[in-house]
Amino acid sequence: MIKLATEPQFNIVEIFQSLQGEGYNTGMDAIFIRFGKCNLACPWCDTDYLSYSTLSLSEILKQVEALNATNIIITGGEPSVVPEIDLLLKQLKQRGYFLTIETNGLQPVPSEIDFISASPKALYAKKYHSQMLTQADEVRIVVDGDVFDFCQFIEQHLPAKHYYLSPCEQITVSSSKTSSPSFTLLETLQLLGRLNQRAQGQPHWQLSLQTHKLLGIR
Ligand SMILES: C[S@@+](CC[C@H](N)C(=O)[O-])C[C@H]1O[C@@H](n2cnc3c(N)ncnc32)[C@H](O)[C@@H]1O
Ligand SMILES: Nc1nc2[nH]cc(C(=O)O)c2c(=O)[nH]1
Ligand code: SF4
Ligand SMILES: [Mg+2]
Repeated sequence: MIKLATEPQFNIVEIFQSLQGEGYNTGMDAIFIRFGKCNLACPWCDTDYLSYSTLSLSEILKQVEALNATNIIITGGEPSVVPEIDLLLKQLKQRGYFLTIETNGLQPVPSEIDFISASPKALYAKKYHSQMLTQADEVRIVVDGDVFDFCQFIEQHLPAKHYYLSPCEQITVSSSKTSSPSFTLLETLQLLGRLNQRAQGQPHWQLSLQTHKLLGIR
């Protein structure tokens, strides 16, 4: 393939097709484009976002078009900090894809995005300030401790249509293929109870599971 010298290049961990495993769009058939690098370093992060290769814009389009879905999930790593990502998103939009993004919500996201899934991180609560994302379609907070106060902070600063708590998958020492993932499910249910028993007028919180992990798919 002839590469134009000016063609934008992107750090890509993987491009694959699966079902959206989490949140409001659970079950949606989608192509995942996972970018390398992140502006946070969550200790329990389930993604090796530093193992990437560099692909040109046209190489990405070729891989995407070889798959068979009309929805694209832009993820990472942290896609909101990818330089020139808007050039790729414009090309995808022109081809008619519905674009959703998975973001930690520290930064605004490009205007080409149709649906924003924000997962702000309680561990980095102090980093959420005036520069942060100001609205989302859904918020999913990972329960890695008592995140009750952080949930209330996010309700006030990040208006969204849907609010979810997601159990944290614990990193286990054993990598045995037979062991199933372990999640903070009980803590998550207890927090849902506390959030949803507040006075009327507060957002209602729901459970979001990483259903792809329960199924053993990507
Ligand atoms: C790998 S992140 C990439 C996108 C973005 N950096 C973010 O954090 O939203 C994709 C999703 O996986 C979630 N996630 C990552 N590790 C997890 C874990 N151990 N347990 C539960 N959710 C996890 C994140 O909270 C986010 O919703
Ligand atoms: N099936 C599936 N659904 C997902 N939703 C968000 C994911 C992500 O890692 O961003 C993810 C993922 O890695 N797999
Ligand atoms: S912000 Fe997302 S990609 Fe980055 S370390 Fe945290 S979970 Fe992983
Ligand atoms: Mg994932």
